[in-house]
Amino acid sequence: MRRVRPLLPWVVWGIAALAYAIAIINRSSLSALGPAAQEHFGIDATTLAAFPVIQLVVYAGLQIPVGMLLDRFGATVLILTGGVLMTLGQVVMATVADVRLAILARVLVGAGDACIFISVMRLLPEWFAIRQLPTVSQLTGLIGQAGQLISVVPLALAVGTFGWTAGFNGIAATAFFVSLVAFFVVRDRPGQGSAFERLTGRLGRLSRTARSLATPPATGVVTVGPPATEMIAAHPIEGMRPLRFWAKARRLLSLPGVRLSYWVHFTSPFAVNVFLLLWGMPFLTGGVGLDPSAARGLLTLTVLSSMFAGLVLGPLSSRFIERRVWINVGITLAIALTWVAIIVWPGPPPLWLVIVLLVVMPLGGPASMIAFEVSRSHTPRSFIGFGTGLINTAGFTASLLTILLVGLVLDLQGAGSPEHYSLGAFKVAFAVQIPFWALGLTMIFIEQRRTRRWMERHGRTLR
Ligand SMILES: N[C@@H](Cc1c[nH]cn1)C(=O)NCC(=O)O
Repeated sequence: MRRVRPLLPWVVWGIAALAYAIAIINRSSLSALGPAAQEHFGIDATTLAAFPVIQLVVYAGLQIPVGMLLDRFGATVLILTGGVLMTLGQVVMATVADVRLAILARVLVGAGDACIFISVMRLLPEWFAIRQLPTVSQLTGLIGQAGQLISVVPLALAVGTFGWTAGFNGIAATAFFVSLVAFFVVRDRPGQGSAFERLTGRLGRLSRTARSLATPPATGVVTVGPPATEMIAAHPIEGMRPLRFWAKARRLLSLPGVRLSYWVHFTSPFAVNVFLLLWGMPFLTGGVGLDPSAARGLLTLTVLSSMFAGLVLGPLSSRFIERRVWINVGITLAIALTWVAIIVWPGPPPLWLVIVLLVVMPLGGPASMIAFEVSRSHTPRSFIGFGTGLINTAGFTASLLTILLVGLVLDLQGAGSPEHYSLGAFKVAFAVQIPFWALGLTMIFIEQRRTRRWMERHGRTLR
């Protein structure tokens, strides 16, 4: 039984969540600095748009490899690796004048960012009881969103006041500092030392006494089916060869619950990602006709709405565990319907409808965290890094494809640059989201039924 010792799990989680907030600051550090970046590197809008796309490709492409490394080396090592890569990336960003090196900098930032979120998610089940996980996961997302807020206004102000080099070196220094704290504080699981303790070979008293917090001892991993109720504690068994990539992927994807979580993550977050990563500002200014400062102010709404939803959705999905997928589906439908209303509205949408969009659309971020809850209920523990990485690629693949398709459809209409933007062209372009929702929702319905049947067959229930 777990002995109550509340502080250490929260301290470990707090620093890990802070590292995630730093990752989000790094990820979105160019979002409010588009014009400054164009001026600094002397680039056009197309080259500027390549920055978030390349970063997202690197991020999404590394999710599964990072997940595999996570299962092998543990969350602490990956969080530190991510911190170092982002620090390097931002130092390069701060100091180079050549746009090709700046793109390399974004690759480093994307790679570092890719290491953080799934590592933080991997720590949670080691440190918290199952019933706490939905809430702590949502709190993690919420802290990440705070990072988004910082990258919008304070970072733009810092770069405006102190200049490009000092601003980006400042982000690098923050990432480095948080990584340094993580080096001393973050531990993969109760009873294991921090990276510092493991390097020096001396396990401190705090780490030793935290052993009592650990979950029950490991059982067979690779050969047992996944639990529906809680994860199998499964540190690799001596002498057992770990499964290779395809074997792991096949094993995981043969489980309907894992496929269900993939589609849950695919369907809910892409609309808000597309909006915040690239097309939101152009749509609000070049399409709806708002002035840039009003548009920036309205964009802040998205972050606040997402943070609020994070607070509510954790307890809700933990209380209604059997209905958590339907909570996600309800939110996705609300997002899709709001977008359809904007698209079919004759002429410019009224401000209230734009505000509804900016409040409803970000709910997709916290709603997508439900995918990780579903995945945790169905993934054997020794695969959990791989599984989390796989699930996390879903929403980001959908986001990336939609970002590219919106740009393509704008181009096809001859409305691909700010001087040619028009509301009509944006409405057609944003309609590319509809097939993504249709595909995702259909697959959720299919896999939800398969998962229910699978659980009945195996006599499993959700707890
Ligand atoms: N859906 C997001 C997380 C989120 C939580 N609240 C708002 N957004 C997600 O999957 N994040 C992965 C990442 O790396 O940020």
